[in-house]
Amino acid sequence: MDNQQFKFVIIGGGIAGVTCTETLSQLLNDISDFEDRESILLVAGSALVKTVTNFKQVSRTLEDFQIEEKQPDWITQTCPNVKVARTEVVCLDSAKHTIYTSDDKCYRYERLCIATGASPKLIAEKCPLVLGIRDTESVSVFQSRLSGARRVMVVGNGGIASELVYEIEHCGVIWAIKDDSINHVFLDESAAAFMLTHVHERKQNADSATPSKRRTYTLDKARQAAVTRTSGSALGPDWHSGLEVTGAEPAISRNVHIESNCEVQELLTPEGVGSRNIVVDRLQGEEPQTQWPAYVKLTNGKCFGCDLVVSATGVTPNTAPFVKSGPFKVAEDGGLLVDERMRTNVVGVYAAGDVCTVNWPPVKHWLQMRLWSQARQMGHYAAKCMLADYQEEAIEKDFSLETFAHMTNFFGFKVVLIGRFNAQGLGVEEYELLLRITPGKEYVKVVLQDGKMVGTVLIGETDLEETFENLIINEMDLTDYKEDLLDANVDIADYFD
Ligand SMILES: Cc1cc2nc3c(=O)[nH]c(=O)nc-3n(C[C@H](O)[C@H](O)[C@H](O)COP(=O)(O)OP(=O)(O)OC[C@H]3O[C@@H](n4cnc5c(N)ncnc54)[C@H](O)[C@@H]3O)c2cc1C
Ligand SMILES: NC(=O)C1=CN([C@@H]2O[C@H](COP(=O)(O)OP(=O)(O)OC[C@H]3O[C@@H](n4cnc5c(N)ncnc54)[C@H](OP(=O)(O)O)[C@@H]3O)[C@@H](O)[C@H]2O)C=CC1
Repeated sequence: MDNQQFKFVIIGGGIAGVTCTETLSQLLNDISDFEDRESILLVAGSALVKTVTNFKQVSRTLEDFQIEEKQPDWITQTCPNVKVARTEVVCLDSAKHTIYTSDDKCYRYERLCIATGASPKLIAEKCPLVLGIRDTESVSVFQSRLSGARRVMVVGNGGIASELVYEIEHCGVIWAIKDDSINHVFLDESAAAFMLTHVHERKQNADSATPSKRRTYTLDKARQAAVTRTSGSALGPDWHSGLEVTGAEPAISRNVHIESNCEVQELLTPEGVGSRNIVVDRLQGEEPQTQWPAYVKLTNGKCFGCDLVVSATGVTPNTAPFVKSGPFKVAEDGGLLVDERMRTNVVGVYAAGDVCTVNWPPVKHWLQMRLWSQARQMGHYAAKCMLADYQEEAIEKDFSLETFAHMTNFFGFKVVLIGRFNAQGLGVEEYELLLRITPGKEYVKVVLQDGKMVGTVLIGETDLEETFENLIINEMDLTDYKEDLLDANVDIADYFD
C-alpha cells in the first residue's frame, strides 16, 4: 500500500474543502522560506469539485459569488502545489496520522481538514417513493420522477421545501409542515404571513425578473451524468434556474395545498390503505376513485395519495469514516465539534463546512446555519488556522464569522438576513421588534436589544441592508431614533451617514 506523506490533507471537493485547499495553496506560496510547498493533498470523493468565481464583497458582511463545478484536476492547474486524489476516504487512524482510501491507498498527514459535507436526512430510508435533494445526481432523479407525476408531497419547512414548492409547475403539491407557518427555518410567523399569498401565485419568469444581486450557481449540464461513488457536493444558490421542475399535469399551473402542524406518521401502499380501510382525503376537484402509488398518513389524522414524496427534512453531517475509527466528539446534530480554531478534539484534525458544528462561546451577532456562504468562510478560515498552528502563530477569528449574513430568494422575493435575525437565543423579555410591512412589496423587521440593533430581516428591494448592517456591527444606541428608524419618509442611510 502506498504511503505518501503530506503536510496538509483536505477531504472533500465541496465549497468548504476546495476553498480550504485554494487558501492554503495561496498562503504557502506567499511564504518565501516555506521548505515544502508541494505538500497539499485534496481528496475528492465526487467526480466534480466546486469552485467560487466572481467573488464580490457586496457590503461588509454580504457576499456575492458564482459557483462552478469543475473536474478535480483543474485545481492542480490553478494551484500547482496541490495534488488531487480522486477517491473516497474510508477510514482514519488518528494515532498514525493516516487516512485510508477506497482504492487501497493511504496517506499520512501532519494537519488534516475534514470537509465532507452532509447528506439529506430522509423521513424514510430505502423507500423508492421518497427522494432527497442534495447533488446533481439526486436532482436528475427528482426531475425524471416529477415529469411523470400528477401530485407530489413535499415534507419539511426549510430552504429546499420552500424553493421546491415555488418552483414545481404542472403538478399538484401538498406541502406538509411541522409548524404553524411556512419556511420556519428562515422566517418567523409575520414574515411567513407576508410570503403566504405569493406561495400560490404563478412563479415570476426568471428572464423578466429584476437582475438579482444574489449569488448564482452554474451547473455544467454536460457533466451532470458524471458517476460518483460518494454523494456529490451540495447544490447551491439558484440550482433550479434553467432546470425543468415540471410534472405531468399541463392543465395545472400552480396548485399548492399546505398541511400545517403535522409530520409524516406512516407511508402506505395502495394495498395497505385498502386492507386497513383507511379513509383517504381528497383535494378539491379530485375524483373519488383516483389511485395513487403511495399514500401518506399525517399526524393530524389526514391521509393523502401522491406519486412521490420529497423529504426536505434537513441534513446529517457525513462523519461515518471518521467517527467509526477515531475518538471524535460529535454534537447532537451529528456534526464534528470544532473549537474557535476549527480544530476537532483529535490532534491535528480540523473540520469545516456542513460536516462540523461549532463549539464556540456564543457570538453576539452570529449563528451557525449550514449554508454555502458559511462553508466558504469556514474553509477559508480553517486553512488560515491550520497554517497558523503549524507555524505556532496566533490568529484572529475571521470577521465574516462574527456577523451572520445571508442573502437569498424565496417565493420571488429577495431576502436578506443579518445578525440574530429571528432573535435566536434571546428570551422574549430581552428584545423588541420593529416592523414595516407593505403587502406584496416589502417586509422590514428589526430586532432591538437594549436599544441596539442585533438583527434584521429584509424582504423585497428595501435598500436598507448596508445601513442596518453597519448599525448592527457598530452597536449604535438607537433608543432616540426608534421612531424614525422604519419611517418610510426618512432617508435612513442619509440619517446615519
Ligand atoms: C438543493 C440545495 C440548495 C441549497 N441552496 C442554498 C442556498 O441558496 N444558499 C446557501 O447559502 N446554501 C444553500 N445550500 C446549502 C449549501 O449548498 C451547503 O451548505 C454547502 O454546499 C456545503 O458545502 P460543503 O463543502 O461543506 O459540503 P458539500 O458540498 O456536501 O461537499 C462535501 C464533499 O465531500 C465529499 N465527500 C463526502 N464524503 C467523502 C469521503 N469519505 N471521502 C472523500 N470525499 C468525501 C462529497 O463527495 C462532496 O464533494 C443548498 C443545499 C442544497 C442541497
Ligand atoms: N435559500 C437557501 O438559503 C437554501 C438553503 N438550503 C440549505 O440546504 C440544507 C438542506 O435544506 P433542507 O433539507 O431544506 O433543510 P432545512 O434545515 O432548511 O429544513 C429542514 C426542515 O425540515 C423539518 N424537519 C426535520 N425533520 C422532520 C421530519 N421528520 N418531519 C417533518 N419535518 C421535519 C425541520 O424542522 P425543525 O427545524 O423543527 O427540525 C425544518 O423545517 C440546509 O442546510 C439549508 O439551510 C437549502 C435550500 C435553499
